[in-house]
Order: sequence, then structure tokens, then C-alpha cells
Amino acid sequence: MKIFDYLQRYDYEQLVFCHDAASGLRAVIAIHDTTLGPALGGTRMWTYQSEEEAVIDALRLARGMTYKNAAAGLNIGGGKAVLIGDPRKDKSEALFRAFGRYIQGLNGRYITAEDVGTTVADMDLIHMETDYVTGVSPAFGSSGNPSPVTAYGVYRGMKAAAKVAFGDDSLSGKTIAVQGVGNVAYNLCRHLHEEGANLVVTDIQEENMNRAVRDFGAKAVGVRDIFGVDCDIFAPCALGAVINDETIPLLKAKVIAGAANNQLKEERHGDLVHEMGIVYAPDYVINAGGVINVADELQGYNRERALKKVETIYDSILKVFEISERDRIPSYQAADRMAEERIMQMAKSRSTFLRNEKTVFAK
Ligand SMILES: NC(=O)C1=CN([C@@H]2O[C@H](COP(=O)(O)OP(=O)(O)OC[C@H]3O[C@@H](n4cnc5c(N)ncnc54)[C@H](O)[C@@H]3O)[C@@H](O)[C@H]2O)C=CC1
Ligand SMILES: CC(C)CC(=O)C(=O)O
Repeated sequence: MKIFDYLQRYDYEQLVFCHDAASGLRAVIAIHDTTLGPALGGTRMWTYQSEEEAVIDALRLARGMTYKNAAAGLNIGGGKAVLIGDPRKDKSEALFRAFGRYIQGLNGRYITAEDVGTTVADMDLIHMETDYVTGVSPAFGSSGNPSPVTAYGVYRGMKAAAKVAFGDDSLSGKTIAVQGVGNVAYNLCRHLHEEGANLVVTDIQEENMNRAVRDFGAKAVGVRDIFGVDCDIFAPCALGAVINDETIPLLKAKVIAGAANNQLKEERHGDLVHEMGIVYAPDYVINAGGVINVADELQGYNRERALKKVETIYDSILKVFEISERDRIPSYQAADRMAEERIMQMAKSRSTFLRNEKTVFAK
């Protein structure tokens, strides 16, 4: 992998490698763009097959955060971190504290939070070494686990996507296929079940799948069968790149709306689903609830204010489809346009000299 070529292609600012032999820490922090403010994005812990895979994941996720934060109307830039390791075996206090010291070394250019494989308890350990961490235990005045709030945002965004596709935002009686029922999707399923949707779920961890079957009367299917389920809505809530050449021909859903980051394997897959008339709710718009929630901590956490902002994901999804229709472009491009316009406008206004500049993280 030619790292500087990659950084240049998407205009990344910084890539940091962190190593601590004593704890076994091997981490990558990617900062994509800080035009709007400090880079905020979670830390993923995963058993990457190679170092290159880890670096690419960090870079792709960091760029996604720039767009997510901009589209959500936050004054926050984009970054993300990955820890190479097995979250079930390789965690230790020393590892997270060593990682926290590297974050502290960036002096606020990067602020972390949870992602796949990390928990509030891990953030508490990072917090022993740095204040540049969110999603810490509420006892510290923090917002805690972002997943339920992400789920609520996805639920609101899914209703908006249903309105675009079916002319009515009710999910009652709709069949929804959910891929991966972890932290976010379990909470999403609760909202969907309460509204009267029929759920079909899968997960590589049987206990997670069984929990959704037990608590929400969901039907369980095999990991590969989820794409071809006869359903109204497909909700990818596991990992990325699941909308691809192999899966698109299997899809029967009219809507794709889920929590996972980087759902489209390549941009052209967004073109393909658009041509097929599938309403694709862009991942980084619909799953912004968690980051909206943790970003609120930067001005002193207020849950009511945060949830009110998460509600706006409904309108953001509708706006994406207005732009898509107006400019005759697929929804993923419409979302990019929305985010890029905001970054460009703010870059201009923020470059105006101001003595004793006030930092406004989120409105
Ligand atoms: N936690 C949060 O607040 C946010 C999460 N996201 C994204 O949402 C997705 C889910 O996040 P979490 O729920 O926090 O993670 P999680 O790790 O709690 O849940 C993911 C679930 O997917 C399952 N899974 C993994 N690969 C699978 C496969 N091939 N087929 C079926 N199931 C599979 C896992 O076993 C797990 O139960 C991730 O892509 C994450 O980046 C995005 C925004 C915020
Ligand atoms: C705080 C996290 C929920 C933010 C993040 O990493 C994401 O939205 O993917």
C-alpha cells in the first residue's frame, strides 16, 4: 500500500501509529479533516488479518466521520482509531491506558469514543490518561454508551426512508431484515418491535441472535440468507462493504437503512441500487445519533438537547432524497454534496480573523 498516495487521494491530514511493547498495544489513529473542529470518532478493536487491512479501515472510517459530522451539522472534524487485537482476549488496563496517552499526545486534535469491540469500561480506562474521550461512564458527567442513541437515530431515519419509499412512515406491519444484532441493532429492534414491525435477524454470534428472537419474536435466519429475505427493509447493522456485487442481486427489499458504517463496498454499488429503485439511506447520515450524543459532551452533556438533535436525522434523510431527486443523483452522492457544501461554507467563514475566537463544537 502506498500510504502517501492514499492520504493524498482523499486529502487526509494525519496518520498516527501507536505501539507499546509492554501492553501489546498496536493502534492506528487516522485524522481525515479538521476544518470544522477537532476530529471525533470511535475506536474499533478488531482481529484484522493484516496491518494494511487495519490502516485502510481506520482511513475509510475516519473519512466517513468527516462527512457524518458535517452532514449532522456538528462543528466537528473526522477521525477514527483502530486497535489491532481480539476484543475477547487482548484487552487490558495497560493497553487502554497506553492508548489514552497517545490520544493525549495529540492535544485535542482527535477525540475518541466507542465503536465495534470497545465499551464504556474501555473508555473509562482511556479517561485515566486523557480528557479527549467521550462515551465515558455517566458518573464522570459523560453520556455513557452511545449505542442506544445511535439506534434511536437509525429508527427515526428508517421511518423517513420508509416515507420516501412507501409514501407513509409507519413501520407497523413492515418486514425488516436486520443483519447483526449487537449493541445498536438490539436497541433498534426494540423500537421496531414496539411499532409493530416483523423482524428477521441474523448474527454470527448465536447468543445475540437468540436474544432478539426471545425478546422481540424475531425470526432467525442464516448469515448468508439475510440478503435474500423477502422483506420491505434491509438493515445492515454489522460491518461494512455488505452492499456489493454478490449481495445486490439477492436483495428483495425496497429500502436499505441500517447502522453499519461504510455499507457500500464501492461507490458504484450506490449507483446500482439507485438504478434498481432501492431507497438507500446513506449510512453516515442515518447512523449519526451516537456521535451527535457524544459531541454534546463537549459543551457539557445535556441528554434532552442531544436527543432533540438526534430527532433531526429524520429531516436530514428527507433532505438527502430531495437533493437526490432535484439533482438526479443517487442518495449517497446527495449526502456527500450536503456534507461537502457545509465544510466549504464553514471553511470560508471560519477563516475570517477573530480575536479570542470562540469554539462552538455543536449547536
Ligand atoms: N455503536 C454505535 O453507537 C455506532 C455504531 N456504528 C456502526 O454500527 C455497526 C454496529 O455497531 P455496534 O452495534 O456497536 O457493534 P456490535 O459489535 O455490538 O454489533 C455488531 C454485531 O454484528 C455481528 N456480526 C458481525 N459480522 C457479522 C456478519 N457477517 N453477519 C451477521 N452478523 C455479524 C456481531 O456478532 C455483532 O453482534 C458497526 O458498523 C458500527 O461501526 C455506527 C455509528 C455508531
Ligand atoms: C461515538 C461513536 C458512536 C462515533 C463513531 O465512531 C461513529 O459514528 O461511527
